[in-house]
Amino acid sequence: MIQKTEAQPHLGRSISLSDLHLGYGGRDVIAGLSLEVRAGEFIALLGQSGCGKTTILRALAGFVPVRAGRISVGGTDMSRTPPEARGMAMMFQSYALWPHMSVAQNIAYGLKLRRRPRAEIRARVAEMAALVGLGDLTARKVQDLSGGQRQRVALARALAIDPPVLLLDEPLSNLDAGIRATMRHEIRALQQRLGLTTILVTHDREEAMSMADRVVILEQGRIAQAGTPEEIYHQPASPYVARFMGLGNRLEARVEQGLLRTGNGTLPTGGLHAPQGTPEGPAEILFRAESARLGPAPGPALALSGQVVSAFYLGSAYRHEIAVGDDRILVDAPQRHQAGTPVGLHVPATALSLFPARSQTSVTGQEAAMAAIPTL
Ligand SMILES: Nc1ncnc2c1ncn2[C@@H]1O[C@H](COP(=O)(O)OP(=O)(O)OP(=O)(O)O)[C@@H](O)[C@H]1O
Repeated sequence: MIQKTEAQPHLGRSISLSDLHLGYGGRDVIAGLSLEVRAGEFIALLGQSGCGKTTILRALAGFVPVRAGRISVGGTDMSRTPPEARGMAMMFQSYALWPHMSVAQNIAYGLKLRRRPRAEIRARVAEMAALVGLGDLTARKVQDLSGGQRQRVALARALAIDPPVLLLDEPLSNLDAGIRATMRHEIRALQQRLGLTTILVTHDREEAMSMADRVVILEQGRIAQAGTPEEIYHQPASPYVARFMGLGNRLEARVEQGLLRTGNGTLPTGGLHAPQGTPEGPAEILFRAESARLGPAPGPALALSGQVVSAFYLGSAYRHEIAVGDDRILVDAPQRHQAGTPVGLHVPATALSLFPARSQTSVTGQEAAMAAIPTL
């Protein structure tokens, strides 16, 4: 457990990214990204592999040059400031610890580089080790620690330099599920207590939602949506965000005079989430497997009929693949329904997101299944 110590809260600095262009060789990976981060705010950058999350983080730390645009921290332009003068701490997926050095030596590393006096380093190491719950292990070599303990050393080393900004690059992905959940909670608690401005890069939506004040979803180097975890989860701004947030079921639809028609069901469009307006004509609807029901649903709902194709056990429910005409959708239910069983299913209107039809390739069954499976 991370300990409560006398560490004084100090407010982190605000960060302003304006019209930022970053890239490698002849290619811009980030082309015109703007984002305002409040002092003390925790932001999660979430997106598919290769969308540019780490590039943004490395540019903030000063390891990737800014091609155009600006990075300001606390109102000061840092776009051309060398990494060591930015005062930012970065924690990597690999932790980048020195295995043959002790816990204390690793925590002291950044302070030594900054040529702080010996007595100050000793006191700071003790304070940081206690802060992350490693007060008894300062003499132990890092190679003799568990994964979770190494992660704490990396956190203590990052915090030791008293950074106004903490950058976290997938810091929990090497930990097993149980300790990952604990560390999420502990890092968040520590960040709030110290008032650190924090940017987390992750591809795990549950991690992003459970830790951050605001989640920024990136799509090919651009912001697809930025909002609170609740906004992103319940009000996705585009089909990309919807699918990324687990609305893995997609059905083609038509809207005619305020009525949605899809598969073999119809529903007034009134209560639907339609962030791009209610289109007349071809449309698509998206929803989660866990928000559909085999059987009746309270309130207005899209009623569909289909046949069970297969079912598999998730622990919390049975996930069923249902054939609705030529479409395949996934629906959770508390009991298993056998393959071949005809079923009536309902999707509450409030669980449906409606978008104008797009020209992109449609989601394959496998993609839908992957997107719809919750992070367990
Ligand atoms: N040093 C580099 N030289 C050239 N291209 C690079 C370099 N680093 C990253 N890229 C490319 O830039 C793009 C964005 O990479 P980045 O690491 O920022 O993505 P990411 O969203 O963090 O991905 P992941 O989740 O897989 O870590 C990718 O296409 C990647 O191949």
